[in-house]
Amino acid sequence: MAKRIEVSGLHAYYGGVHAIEDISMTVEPRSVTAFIGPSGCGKSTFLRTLNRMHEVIPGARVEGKVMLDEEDLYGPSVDPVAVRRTVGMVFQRPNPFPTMSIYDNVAAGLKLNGVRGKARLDEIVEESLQGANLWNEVKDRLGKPGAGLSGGQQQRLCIARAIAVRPQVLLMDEPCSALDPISTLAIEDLIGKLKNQFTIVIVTHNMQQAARVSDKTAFFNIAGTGAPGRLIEIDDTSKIFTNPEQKATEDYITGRFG
Ligand SMILES: Nc1ncnc2c1ncn2[C@@H]1O[C@H](COP(=O)(O)OP(=O)(O)OP(=O)(O)O)[C@@H](O)[C@H]1O
Repeated sequence: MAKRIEVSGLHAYYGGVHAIEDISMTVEPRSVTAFIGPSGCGKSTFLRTLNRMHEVIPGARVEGKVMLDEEDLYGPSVDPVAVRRTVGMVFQRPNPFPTMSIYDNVAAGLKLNGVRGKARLDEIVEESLQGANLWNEVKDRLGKPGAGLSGGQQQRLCIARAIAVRPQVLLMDEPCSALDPISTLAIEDLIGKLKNQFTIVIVTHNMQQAARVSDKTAFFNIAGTGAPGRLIEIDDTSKIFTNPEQKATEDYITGRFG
């Protein structure tokens, strides 16, 4: 079940460094939202506040509110580990568990969540690998190490691992930046398919990619070195790329800076 994300007045800090300032936005369920903006404007930091991974860094903290439908992710009784199960994440570099087989990479999270029984595990592993468009390529070598796959296959394995535990939101931090163009297209196709089930947020430096895969685009910027990143505007992707409200957005997407 995809959920709506509603962020209000969000600030994030690394110790004394104010990394992002006063961000508010809504991300609709079953849609893809792309975060774009120059390096250091806080896209990844903001992404990590959406599943409580920011605070894993010593000294890092968050102010403000993130609602997932009715649930306040920073509420006092909320378990951050449970949040990370509900809000899955795929990273820039494919990071399958290196010593585990393809099968176990996908099954590991399920086992942790208490899913038992070989038949049930087999079923979800197949379903997740199908969902990640990887099944046909690996079905005859499920017992082989995940690390033996190509980069693009490894990234799809990581997506299969993320969707196996049935998250409601999928966060992707530059998921294609380490991949060749063919693997990139495979992941982009997959994102188009996954959005029927999940709420997806993707950080990307590739503006064509944002234009290809997302329904909404959010542009972030910084006023200068050391200043916190801010959300400049979020709108329909077609509008951001043809007729943005803010001059800074236009300058960025037309390549005048960044
Ligand atoms: N672990 C950290 N400790 C201290 N400061 C950090 C840490 N990670 C990021 N920052 C700072 O927070 C700010 C935002 O960084 P962040 O990585 O979120 O930006 P970004 O827009 O994702 O950049 P990029 O596009 O280069 O990945 C930067 O000034 C960065 O130096």
